Amino acid sequence: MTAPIALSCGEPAGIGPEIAAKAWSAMRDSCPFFYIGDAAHLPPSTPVARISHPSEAIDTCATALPVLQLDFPAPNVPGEPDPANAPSVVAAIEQGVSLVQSGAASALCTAPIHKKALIDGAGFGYPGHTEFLAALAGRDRVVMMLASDQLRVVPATIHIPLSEVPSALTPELLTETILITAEGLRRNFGIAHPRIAVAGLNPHAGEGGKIGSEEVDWIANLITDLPTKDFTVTGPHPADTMFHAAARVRYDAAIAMYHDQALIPIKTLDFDKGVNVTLGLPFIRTSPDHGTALDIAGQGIATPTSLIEALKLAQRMAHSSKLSMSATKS
Ligand SMILES: NC(=O)C1=CN([C@@H]2O[C@H](COP(=O)(O)OP(=O)(O)OC[C@H]3O[C@@H](n4cnc5c(N)ncnc54)[C@H](O)[C@@H]3O)[C@@H](O)[C@H]2O)C=CC1
Ligand SMILES: NCC(=O)COP(=O)(O)O
Repeated sequence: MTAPIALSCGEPAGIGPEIAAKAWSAMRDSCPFFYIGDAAHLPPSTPVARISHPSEAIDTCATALPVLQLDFPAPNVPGEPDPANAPSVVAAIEQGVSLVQSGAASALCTAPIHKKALIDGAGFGYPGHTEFLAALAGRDRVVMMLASDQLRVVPATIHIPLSEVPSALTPELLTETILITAEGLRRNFGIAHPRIAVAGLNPHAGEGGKIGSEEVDWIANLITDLPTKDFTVTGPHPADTMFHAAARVRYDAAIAMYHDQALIPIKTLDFDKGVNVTLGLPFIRTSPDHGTALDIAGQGIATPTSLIEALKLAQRMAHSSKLSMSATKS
């Protein structure tokens, strides 16, 4: 039997507890997962089963949301992150990682964190889960992919100011991003020969050097010269014409140069079903595509669909990784 999925609570003052409870209600018969966080922060009507080990989630999930209890120091006020709780938010992620690394959990799914609240309350030294998980796993480079049925997209640079993008975008970063993405498409999405399309940095991909020089200086040559035995890479493509329906069928994933170039198209196309996946980690990690939504926390109106898709994708990825491990052994 596949181990259950660990769901870290994220910022409890956001919509994490509510969508966790709603996802459990929708998936209780099909996708065992357990919540790492404080049961007292969940909506009061949520049936809860406190567990002492992830394996207990398999049997309890049908009747109650399994909770691996982490006592937070402060009660939860929806919409108002309490700095006292910030270290426990980080501890929930760390516990999830340790359980997935030990094999007690098959995958980690993370509910959204409020980055500023963690920096202010816990001195969190990372711009997001992606970089924190890479550090915990001892990986120098991982890749953030946002995936839905309509589009997969990867920002080469992630949470940095726009003014820093041109200098952060190096040939080494772009090469590793393309290679990790190709491997992730093969391993996690079952695409034998992935097709990757790379966006330009500048308007019209630089218009032949007339509107920015990065494309002619190095991006085009890097794409042409990249050894691609088992994948195809094209570009640099003008980013403004890469995301309409006819363009999207030509590739399996688009590499964008910066955060909003990647996330605006997918959140416009599929905000309710987009999933954030970290590629290049030694374990499976998914997350909903949205954030903490403090503005609607505690109102009962949050949509759990992106979290449900994130849990389903984690389950599929865990299943296929188990199958490939048993094929390797036999
Ligand atoms: N994986 C993670 O931990 C992520 C964390 N964040 C963090 O979340 C915080 C808030 O970010 P924002 O930019 O405001 O984005 P957001 O996604 O939290 O909210 C944007 C808008 O979408 C709505 N919304 C979001 N999720 C919803 C849902 N499930 N159902 C109904 N409405 C929903 C919100 O009410 C808000 O109006 C920031 O600190 C950001 O860094 C953002 C994205 C991912
Ligand atoms: N905009 C995407 C996002 O903020 C997710 O970041 P991470 O916490 O998954 O690194």
